Amino acid sequence: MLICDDLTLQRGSETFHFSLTLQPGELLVLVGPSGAGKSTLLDLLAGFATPQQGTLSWQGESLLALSPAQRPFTTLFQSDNLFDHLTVAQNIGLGLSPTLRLSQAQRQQVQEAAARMGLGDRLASLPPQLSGGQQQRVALARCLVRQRPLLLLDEPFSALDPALRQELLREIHRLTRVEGIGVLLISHHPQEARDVADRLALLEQGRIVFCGAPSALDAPEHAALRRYLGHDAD
Ligand SMILES: Nc1ncnc2c1ncn2[C@@H]1O[C@H](COP(=O)(O)OP(=O)(O)OP(=O)(O)O)[C@@H](O)[C@H]1O
Repeated sequence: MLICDDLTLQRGSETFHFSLTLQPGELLVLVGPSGAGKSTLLDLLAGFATPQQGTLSWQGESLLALSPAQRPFTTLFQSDNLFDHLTVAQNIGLGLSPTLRLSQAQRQQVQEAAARMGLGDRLASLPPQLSGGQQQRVALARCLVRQRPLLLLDEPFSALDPALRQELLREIHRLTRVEGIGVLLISHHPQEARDVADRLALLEQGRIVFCGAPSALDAPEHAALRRYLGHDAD
């Protein structure tokens, strides 16, 4: 299990305090108003920001002294995930080796990851020849070949249309169930994520102020959830 306990960061005049857990195979959706600290939380987990206090551990081992590359996460951002001049196979292969000198076994891994993402016949294509949804699938396939147990997704589907977002969300859900990958997904579309999420966490002003069943979105009683969803607006 991933355990983050009072991970604290002072950034400018703002202070962030985060506590959360994530189980292998669990899909936790993170929502909150712009500026609440969602990306900052991912930065702290992945090791791109250094906390002033608190603890962070995975399967009982502290992660705080580890570099981002040594941590059990793969991170996928909203856009700019692919190199347009490299083929799909090469873009996926970068997850295994930055020099793209791949062994036969690694080339096999690339093909398998592409096939799992429905890209088996697009290995020689360049990203600009693919749809936006297919491009994000390539980026996901690159995450898969890294074989890390935890996936951090910073709104990777927000530029896509709703039907494609749904399709990729279902894909992520399948990864948690079939591969046992723990996923932390930032979303600006909580209702869309509702059906696939195991838990929902709401951030407000640098803290997780609600964490519970996604069905809480249906008839929110928690004041912060009501604020976030605009239920108390005139
Ligand atoms: N590298 C940084 N240095 C200083 N302040 C930062 C840095 N990155 C983010 N911030 C500030 O931290 C706060 C939280 O930003 P963050 O990007 O984590 O929010 P967010 O919830 O992900 O927002 P959004 O939904 O708009 O992406 C903001 O006020 C932002 O200006």
